[in-house]
Amino acid sequence: MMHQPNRRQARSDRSGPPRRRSGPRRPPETDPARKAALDTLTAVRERDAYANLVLPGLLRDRRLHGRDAGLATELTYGACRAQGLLDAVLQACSDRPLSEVDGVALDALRLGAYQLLRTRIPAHAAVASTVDLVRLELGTGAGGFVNAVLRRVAQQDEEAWVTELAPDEDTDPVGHLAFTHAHPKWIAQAFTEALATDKAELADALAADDARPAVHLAARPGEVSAEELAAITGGEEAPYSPYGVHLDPGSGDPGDLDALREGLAAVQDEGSQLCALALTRVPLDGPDETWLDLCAGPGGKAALLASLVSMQGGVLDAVEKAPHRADLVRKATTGLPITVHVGDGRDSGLPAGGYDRVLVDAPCTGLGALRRRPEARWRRRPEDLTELTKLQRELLTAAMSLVRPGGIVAYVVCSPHVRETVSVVTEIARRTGAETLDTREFFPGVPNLGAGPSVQLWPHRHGTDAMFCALLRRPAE
Ligand SMILES: C[S@@+](CC[C@H](N)C(=O)[O-])C[C@H]1O[C@@H](n2cnc3c(N)ncnc32)[C@H](O)[C@@H]1O
Repeated sequence: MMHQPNRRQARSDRSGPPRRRSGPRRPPETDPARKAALDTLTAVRERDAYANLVLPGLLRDRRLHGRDAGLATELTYGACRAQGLLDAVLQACSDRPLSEVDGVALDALRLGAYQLLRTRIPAHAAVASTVDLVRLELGTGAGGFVNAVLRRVAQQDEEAWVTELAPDEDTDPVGHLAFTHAHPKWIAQAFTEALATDKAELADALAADDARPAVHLAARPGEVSAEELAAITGGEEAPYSPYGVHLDPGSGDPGDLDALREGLAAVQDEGSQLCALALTRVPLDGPDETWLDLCAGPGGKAALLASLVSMQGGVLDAVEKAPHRADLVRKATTGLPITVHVGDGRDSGLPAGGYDRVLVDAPCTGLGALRRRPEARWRRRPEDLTELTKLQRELLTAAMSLVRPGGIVAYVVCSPHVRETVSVVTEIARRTGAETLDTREFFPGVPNLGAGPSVQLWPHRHGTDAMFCALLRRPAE
């Protein structure tokens, strides 16, 4: 059984772990699940690795399944997501600045603190298992330090620590909510600006962003229906995408599903499906058979677009700058009418005015998919926006010249940050004279889409990633 997060619930064993009796020290015990979690956190910290790429490999190599795999996953992703909150508590409990603590000991402290504050694992087990890990990795001295810090962490629950350490709710409401839901303040601030509603909705948005998401599948059009895919996989048909299926969080590795191995479906957030579909739904005068995906890797949207364009006898061109990601596009679209070009979308050499529909799924901060990338919220920096928004403006400008007069461009990012969403679209529409469409019309059945004309999806409103989509038409000449 998986240990579920236990937020806001006071621990019943709050008295803390029992003190070690005097006498011979027992030898430390190895715990393969916690060791896999520790090694993943170390890879994330030392090599900027992605937890959701490292951990599955470790679980496979070490043959961890079932309960052990579940525990390792919960602890790794949980400790990554909550890192800022955990560090604030650990700092309050440590005589040394955390910056001076050995890296592996810090990883172990985060794992221990996560277990103490956000799971039902008994305090004595959380502390003892963490101290054992550290004794095995770093020796007895480091084990003593970790033991002392975690004992202090265990003296109160998460709610009490938040009350003690969070910024004041009245003078810094965004900082308070950011701390409470373990988000950096600049990200909470960006959500506030994009939502433009009240504090209560910001709290919902941050809480949904902190929860474990369902896996979404996209049925390949023409191969299998969503209804059939749901029946084969044991999932449920998605509420908005006609190709979408939702699996339960924790329903195992979707890569093991036959439907995915056989190319009948792919893992793809429902919001991504809706954005790609919106591009295809806008009525066009004239031909409609040559489409372009300007930032295609790893190929999720390209696969959907290529399937749909092939059903009307058309073809898709795809551009991707990174050669290994272009290979992923080829793999994702096997058997479909697509040509993959390795190149820079800003200067692709493809024919100007040569496309009826163009997708610009631009590189972005990814602030809209933080649920799916556990460490990303602590790695991204506001400074990243300057370079990314420049690239986004350049790619959208290129798309406006690649689409034919009267043709449609979809500008999509997986972010709600207004600097990479509305600001980019407004500026490029003004500069190129593009017509901004009411994008909400092309998300049929999706509620709560705000004032338009662009669409911002949200985990707490729609159960999707926070995808942004704007549809632009190049004026007819
Ligand atoms: C958000 S991802 C696209 C996701 C993809 N559309 C999908 O649904 O699977 C952005 C992609 O753009 C690529 N990229 C970055 N700079 C680029 C450029 N100048 N031209 C073309 N592709 C670029 C990145 O390597 C990355 O694969």
